[in-house]
Amino acid sequence: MTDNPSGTHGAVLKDSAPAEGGPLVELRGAGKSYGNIRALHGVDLQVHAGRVTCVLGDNGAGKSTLIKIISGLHRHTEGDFLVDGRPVRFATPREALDRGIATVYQDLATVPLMPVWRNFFLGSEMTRGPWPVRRLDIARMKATADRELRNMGIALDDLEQPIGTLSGGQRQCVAIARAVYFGARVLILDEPTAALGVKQSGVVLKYIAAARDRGLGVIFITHNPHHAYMVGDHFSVLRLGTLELSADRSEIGLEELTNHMAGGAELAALKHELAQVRGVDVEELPEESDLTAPVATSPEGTP
Ligand SMILES: Nc1ncnc2c1ncn2[C@@H]1O[C@H](COP(=O)(O)OP(=O)(O)OP(=O)(O)O)[C@@H](O)[C@H]1O
Repeated sequence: MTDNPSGTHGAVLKDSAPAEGGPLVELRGAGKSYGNIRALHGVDLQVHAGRVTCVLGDNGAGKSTLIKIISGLHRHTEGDFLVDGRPVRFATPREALDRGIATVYQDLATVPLMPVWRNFFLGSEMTRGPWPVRRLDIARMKATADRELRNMGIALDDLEQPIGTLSGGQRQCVAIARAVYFGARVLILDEPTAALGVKQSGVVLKYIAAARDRGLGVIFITHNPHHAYMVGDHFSVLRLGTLELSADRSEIGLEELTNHMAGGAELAALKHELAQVRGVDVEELPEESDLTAPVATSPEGTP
């Protein structure tokens, strides 16, 4: 954080200094049940400063539930949740934010018709002058938004343009820069590349790396092992609410991660079905990680 921003997002508790080298956020055997439904069970997760922890999983794996616990929307019902080494149980997202845990949701909470700079400060506006003649400090907000976006390497031609006119990727980048400016130490990104094309995804991944390089602990939720592997330092794969894999980058390659994500056995079954549909031998199909690739055909075009 470069300034001391006034407003609701700036506060980071004074007692929130992490133990030297310890995780900023940690789940130990954590879980969550919604009534009879056990959405998450026995999950261990550590988030360190300057590292990207990727949480992967298929639909219903428990990713949203995990985010909601860490961001203060839901309380865990089993295990421990620690921030800076101390057990916590947030009552509201505000409490998580006060501890420097910021969440950027896929459906960004922006006002599309408002300028970029205005959205940057939404809910945390800078003001000048004493009450009752206090006014919005527009010049300072514009200059600060401009500087902060540039600091993150985000080049926008015109901060006056409505944020709704930016691409989805650009909006994600603005949200990341905003969280960094308002003092986030832990940044949770909820599927930031899910709705984006290849190029825009690349841009967002670049700013995830930029946030990591600024010392934030990043939790990157994604379905996409390729995106995860481009920036991830650690990979946690959830399946049906439990942790199926937890591995550092040095311990796992992209192909193995993809297999875990897709479920090796399920893919093998799919491959057999696909071979039947195409009327070819299973061995003629490409590797598990690339079932969409065309099958090699003879020069005449007959399989
Ligand atoms: N409020 C709720 N009440 C009851 N069950 C819930 C609730 N929220 C989630 N669940 C259940 O918990 C399980 C995990 O859901 P969750 O939304 O955390 O998964 P997810 O990995 O985020 O999935 P997706 O990628 O589809 O969003 C699912 O079986 C889901 O139906």
